[in-house]
Amino acid sequence: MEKIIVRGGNQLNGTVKVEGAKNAVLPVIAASILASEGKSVITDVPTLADVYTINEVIRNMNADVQFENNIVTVDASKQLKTEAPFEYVRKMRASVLVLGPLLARYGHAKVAMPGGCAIGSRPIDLHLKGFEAMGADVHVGNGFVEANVAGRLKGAKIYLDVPSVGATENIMMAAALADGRTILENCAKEPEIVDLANYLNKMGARVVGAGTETIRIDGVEYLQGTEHPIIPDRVEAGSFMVAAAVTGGNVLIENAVSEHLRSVISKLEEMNVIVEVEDNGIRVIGPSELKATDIKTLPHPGFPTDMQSQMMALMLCAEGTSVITETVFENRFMHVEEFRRMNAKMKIEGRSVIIEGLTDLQGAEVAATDLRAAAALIIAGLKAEGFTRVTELKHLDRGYVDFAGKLASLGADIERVDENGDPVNLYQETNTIDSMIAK
Ligand SMILES: CC(=O)N[C@H]1[C@@H](OP(=O)(O)OP(=O)(O)OC[C@H]2O[C@@H](n3ccc(=O)[nH]c3=O)[C@H](O)[C@@H]2O)O[C@H](CO)[C@@H](O)[C@@H]1O
Ligand SMILES: C=C(OP(=O)(O)O)C(=O)O
Repeated sequence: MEKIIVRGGNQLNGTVKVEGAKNAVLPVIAASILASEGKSVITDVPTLADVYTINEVIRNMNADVQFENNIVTVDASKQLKTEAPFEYVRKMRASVLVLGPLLARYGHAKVAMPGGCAIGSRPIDLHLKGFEAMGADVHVGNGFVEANVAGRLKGAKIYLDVPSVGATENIMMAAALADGRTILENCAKEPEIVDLANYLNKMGARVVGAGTETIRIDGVEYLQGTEHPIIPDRVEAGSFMVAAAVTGGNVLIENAVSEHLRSVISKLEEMNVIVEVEDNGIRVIGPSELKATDIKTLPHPGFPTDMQSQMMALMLCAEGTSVITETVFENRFMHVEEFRRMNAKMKIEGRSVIIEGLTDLQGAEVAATDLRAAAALIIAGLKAEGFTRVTELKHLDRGYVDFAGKLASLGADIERVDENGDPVNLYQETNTIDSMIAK
């Protein structure tokens, strides 16, 4: 079993570059199958396990997909198969994002139902209600969701009960090829939604209002391939910001976009961290004493749930008591138990965790419970006394490119090893990266 071993105590200094965003590239690759003509050339694509998975999903449907030098090229002009089996959805829930494009283009889609996962039950009822409102007949059974429509989907007025990121994306993609106008209300406003809308518009779609709570989509008859760069990953950026802060270091996070990180920056500043926006990124300077604060996770532009566990690591090192309230996912505190193995003093009360600050963190063997927990435990390890060994790295590889290598380049004492203790560098051998999706 591979592990990341980190010895705490080193300060981080220098420059680190953020990759393209996982949560932007997955819907964009799913949307590429809407193009019945031409090739899509998607640039700034991170070499993540999830990217290999979504590529496999659409390759399995007959799309021609290449991935080299951070560029994904998709030719989906052939007749595609309209099914995505459980083997992919099991690895990555975002595989359900092919439902909308397939249904809109072919009038049929059959995708395995995603189960619950380590952070919550994560239903897709809002995606399905949206398709039904557009005239689809949706049937869930035998572990699959199957949707059919005779002819084209019809534009509709759809109100989302909660501003779901995935439902907004799936419905927006379906509506792009529907007959008539769709008005989507109470939608998610995340930067990744805006990136997807920009991509769709370059393909020939007519999407207006992405980034606000109402999106209007006027359906068109066909879409074509286009070129599109992926926006920088705000969660990877935020993770390095926290890592710099926890060690009292001084790090320039290149490519980080401050407008995407307003809530994170504001909380770091409340904790006494110095944050400077520079031309090419964000500089973070950790203080000698961090101050406690409280956080409530919310849909964008509120504090992102995907930064919750990393902030928990920072709060453990702050003077005073902090409280985190998780309102987006009902079960995103699995990492608390792992932090406790590192001597953290925390109490879970309903949807909140009370964190006693200035813990003497101790190195321990801990298991990543989800992808952000993996980063958070490594960040805590940067501060802990002695060695922290983090296992279950399959989660980390879904969302971070060479996290250990990038931290090492900033001065962390960290390495990734295999079961024999030999160093592993996933990013030097293409074969090894390919094998990530087999895990
Ligand atoms: C690939 C991707 O972009 N993943 C992100 C996306 O996940 P994802 O798109 O799955 O998250 P959603 O925004 O859909 O989920 C938010 C909340 O809505 C609920 N819900 C969602 C859909 C639905 O049909 N019914 C329903 O009740 C969920 O259970 C959850 O409690 O947004 C999350 C919230 O910012 C992030 O943590 C994930 O990193
Ligand atoms: C929860 C996350 O991703 P996903 O929705 O792909 O599981 C995440 O990126 O933290």
